[in-house]
Amino acid sequence: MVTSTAAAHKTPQQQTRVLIVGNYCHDVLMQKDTVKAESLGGAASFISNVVNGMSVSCNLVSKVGEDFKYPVDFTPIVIPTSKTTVFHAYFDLAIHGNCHQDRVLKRVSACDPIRPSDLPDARSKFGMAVGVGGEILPETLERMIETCDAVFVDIQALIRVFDSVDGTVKLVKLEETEFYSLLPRIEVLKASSEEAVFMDVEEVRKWCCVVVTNGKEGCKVYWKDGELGIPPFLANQKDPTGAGDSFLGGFVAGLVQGLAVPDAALLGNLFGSLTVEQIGLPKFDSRLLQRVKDEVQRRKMQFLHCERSEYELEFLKPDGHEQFHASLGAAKSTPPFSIQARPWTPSNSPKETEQTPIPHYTAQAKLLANSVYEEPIQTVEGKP
Ligand SMILES: Nc1ncnc2c1ncn2[C@@H]1O[C@H](COP(=O)(O)OP(=O)(O)OP(=O)(O)O)[C@@H](O)[C@H]1O
Ligand SMILES: O[C@H]1[C@H](O)[C@@H](O)[C@H](O)[C@@H](O)[C@H]1O
Repeated sequence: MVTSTAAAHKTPQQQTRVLIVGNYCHDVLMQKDTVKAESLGGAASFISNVVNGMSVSCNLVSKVGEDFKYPVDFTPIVIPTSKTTVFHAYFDLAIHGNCHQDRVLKRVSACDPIRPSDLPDARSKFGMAVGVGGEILPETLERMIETCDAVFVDIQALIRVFDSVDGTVKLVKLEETEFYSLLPRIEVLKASSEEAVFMDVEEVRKWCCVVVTNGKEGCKVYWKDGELGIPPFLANQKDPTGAGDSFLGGFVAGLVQGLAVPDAALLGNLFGSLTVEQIGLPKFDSRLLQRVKDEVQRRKMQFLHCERSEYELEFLKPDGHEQFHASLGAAKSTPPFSIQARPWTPSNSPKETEQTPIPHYTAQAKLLANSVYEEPIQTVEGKP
């Protein structure tokens, strides 16, 4: 757990606020065995998109091959002998019922793991271990724990294994992994409801805060002495990819700026809901971002009088939490920010041409068929 002594080595000004560790990847969305869209992927890309959008300073460590094809804000380490990690997501193979799965994921190629020596020596305030393809090693997580005041971990970085023949992603129990003994030294473990069944939440919450996201239902925060459900925001889901990543980006951006855990989780829910409304890496409207930043600022001002260590998480729901939810919801739904009212049809969907440049972070989801929205990827809408 973070204590004020853990941060004693450097003043906050000398620290990178957020260190994001995880490989960028190429995401390919499949439907009926045809490629429907291609996009920059990897939790690191979704998270940095949100953290940057919220104007929180961050640094990112990621590895790719020479075939990496997207412009990004943080230059990755290029490994000449390795290929970029590639995932194929099959939404039509999704399994519903008891063993709910919103998509079947296949890791088609895997870049090198990130090693402790790849991490910066300088301390960071928040470290985020957010691998997607098995690139976070136990020793890498341990090094992050040593050099960051608080470490946030996405369980997908810890419990994924990959079929040796076709790369299908399977999950193993957290307690069977080498990461298990490190849990008492991390601050927050985030899991989706599908992943949460691979850990004993009642056991893990004794050591660190556990956040379980649950699609359109929002999320639930568990800590040693309590738990709290955090309400969602309405969304018109087109592609669930990266919702959990954007959630984590919003959650950490909120905490960095001094919000209490329940308020930061609302910010997470907001960015999760904005992400499912777009295919691939979302582009956030700059006016919407400004409104969200203004709301966060206003919220912070309400608590200036509270005596709280910068490094302590505040779990209890602060007064005015519901009002904060309403204000963020209003920011999201106020025209012209909302994109949910605009139905995509073949006639208004963007047409790709040879001349169309792919601007930085704006059109990184490359639609390969104009009809992609005729069969919206909405078979996945009903999350548990
Ligand atoms: N259909 C939706 N409507 C509103 N909010 C949503 C929806 N889907 C996701 N969210 C928001 O995003 C958060 C994360 O979503 P989810 O639980 O689906 O994550 P995930 O399964 O980890 O996603 P991924 O693995 O694709 O990144 C949710 O807690 C919720 O706040
Ligand atoms: O880009 C996506 C995204 O980061 C998802 O959260 C992850 O589950 C996938 O593996 C990845 O391809």
